[in-house]
Amino acid sequence: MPPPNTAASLLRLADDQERRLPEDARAALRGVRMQVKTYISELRHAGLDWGLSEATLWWAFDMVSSRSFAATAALPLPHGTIESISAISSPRSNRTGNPSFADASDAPSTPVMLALCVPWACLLNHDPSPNATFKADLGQRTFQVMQRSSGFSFLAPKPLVPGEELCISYGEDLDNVQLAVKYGFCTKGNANDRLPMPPELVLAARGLRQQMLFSAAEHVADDLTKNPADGAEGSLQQQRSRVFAAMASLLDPIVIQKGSSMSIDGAFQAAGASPLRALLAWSANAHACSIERESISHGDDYTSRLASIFPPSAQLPFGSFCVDALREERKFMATILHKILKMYCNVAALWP
Ligand SMILES: C[S@@+](CC[C@H](N)C(=O)[O-])C[C@H]1O[C@@H](n2cnc3c(N)ncnc32)[C@H](O)[C@@H]1O
Repeated sequence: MPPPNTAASLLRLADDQERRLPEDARAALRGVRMQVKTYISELRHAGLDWGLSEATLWWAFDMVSSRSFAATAALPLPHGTIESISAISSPRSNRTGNPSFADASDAPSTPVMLALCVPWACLLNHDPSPNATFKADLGQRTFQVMQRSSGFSFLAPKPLVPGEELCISYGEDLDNVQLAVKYGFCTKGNANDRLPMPPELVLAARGLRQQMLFSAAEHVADDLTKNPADGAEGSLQQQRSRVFAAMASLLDPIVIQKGSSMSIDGAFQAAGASPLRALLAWSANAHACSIERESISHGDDYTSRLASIFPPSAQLPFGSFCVDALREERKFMATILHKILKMYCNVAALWP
């Protein structure tokens, strides 16, 4: 396990870096921090904190949370129970994504969420298209990692190339905010990502005609795969995921609070209350935010990647790499969304 001065998540992100996080990520981070504070005070109250310092308890939470596997089980476990478990991850509704810990005082039939620590399996990195999967048998106390069947062929697993890294999925529905807050990294072209919108734009987006929107998104996806834009490296599949994730921001929006810095009240009014113009103004504004950072590549360890990009002497505030990667992904999505909206205008012959 990494020593106590390291961290996996954004839990202990410095204040100046936290201010640079997108607003919804800050809110998610606040949620996790509140949860950790509650856990720590409960531990102290129950005298189970072993006299450890506040900083050590935060580090311990960080390590367990980012390295454990979550399983639900009814206590006591029947002999031989096989549980399907999730890699460390969280339900989508819970943006904090932290498993609660088994409480022995729970009634025997009440399902509880267990945090399983599996020392070697906690070395497995996340891949949105993983080549490995896992299964736990809580009754037998076994945990198996298996090669994942490829494509439609369940009988013919994809052969592993010697030396190929085994990766699992930490959760198929995790967006970049959840990944960043909980694990300290995010992935390019995350199909679960959404751009959060102020409520007045959600209304504007509802007025768009879905068929024309899909058609515009198809045009942009074709265009992007033929002429990749700056920062668009990645597989064709990743490019398409980004386009449709950007579009899904309009159809399945994350609504941010009114009055936040992302609200475009002014732009909306200046745009003469035309919903489409307001959406265009907002997406242009969102992708104009400046990012000057090396792009993130998945697969290797966050800490060692940091060390390879920045010389050891560089005093890089913890988490800044992830904050930048998250902002860069958001910026790229906003750029794509802007293209989709412009294409929509062409399709609908509405744009002057
Ligand atoms: C369960 S551990 C995986 C093992 C870890 N790489 C190690 O060396 O100990 C989770 C941590 O691994 C890193 N990680 C896992 N998947 C990653 C990915 N796809 N890209 C970047 N970092 C990743 C993150 O630092 C995350 O908090």
